[in-house]
Amino acid sequence: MAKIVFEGVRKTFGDFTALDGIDLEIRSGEFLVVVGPSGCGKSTLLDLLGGLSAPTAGRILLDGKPVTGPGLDRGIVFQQYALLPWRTALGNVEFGLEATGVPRRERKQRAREFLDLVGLTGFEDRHPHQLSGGMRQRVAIARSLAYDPDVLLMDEPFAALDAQTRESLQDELRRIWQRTGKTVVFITHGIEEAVYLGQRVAVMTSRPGRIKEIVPVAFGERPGTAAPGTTGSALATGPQGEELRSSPEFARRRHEIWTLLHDEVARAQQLEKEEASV
Ligand SMILES: Nc1ncnc2c1ncn2[C@@H]1O[C@H](COP(=O)(O)OP(=O)(O)OP(=O)(O)O)[C@@H](O)[C@H]1O
Repeated sequence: MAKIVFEGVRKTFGDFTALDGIDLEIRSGEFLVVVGPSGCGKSTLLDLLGGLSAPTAGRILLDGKPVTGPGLDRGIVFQQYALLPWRTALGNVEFGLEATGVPRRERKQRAREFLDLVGLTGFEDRHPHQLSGGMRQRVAIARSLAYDPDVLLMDEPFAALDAQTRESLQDELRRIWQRTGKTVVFITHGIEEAVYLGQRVAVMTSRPGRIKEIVPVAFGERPGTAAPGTTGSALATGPQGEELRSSPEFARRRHEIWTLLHDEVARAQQLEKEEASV
């Protein structure tokens, strides 16, 4: 059974249709990346899945049950860190556990483990203003992972970071995903990021947002979780980092997604021009 199912999902704001006819199935443990032109409804899609808003039509199923609101089965990481400034790194991760009823001592222990997982051992007692942007985002990721949600929803989590920090966090996330088996839905503007991280990349159309095409990518699989349609070297746990990014197969996938996206961006710009001239 699919972990997540979108069935004929539409979302309107007044008479503006942000999303229409979204049908999408995401397998348990899959890493799905969503790309699309600016304003095509990517965040709206994630908000619906997070239960932060409700579809106007259609439904979203999680483990076969309709999503009716937020829940601890889904962790959300946004572009902005959303950390509590008065709490330490450890305190911020513990905060994520307070709602789950984990006893205090166990909370502390678990928060330490997750800070370690994201490479922040030694920084437990720092406050957010004493941490770099990349470190703050690591804390946010640790916080979302600590209460062990099945699904991780990530809305451009690395967009505000410099290129080097972004690449190292991409590697960390890949490693965490491979290790924990979470289902990840990840939104980005970055084609390279999408190809590097995703098993499949869903490309959206501009206004109203629909799924235009789903491209199987899958570099660096977890064993036994290959996306349908994936072949050859893409199945190997294979190269990472720069070696992978500079491989011909990576370039081919990046170009494929770039072409799909380029057409949509051009269409969105044309629509904007037409509206402005009315
Ligand atoms: N609460 C709201 N009320 C009215 N319109 C909204 C609301 N939320 C989003 N929209 C509109 O819906 C469309 C989709 O927005 P959304 O933020 O989901 O796009 P996006 O693809 O995430 O954009 P970006 O890539 O720029 O972050 C946009 O045109 C936006 O203005």
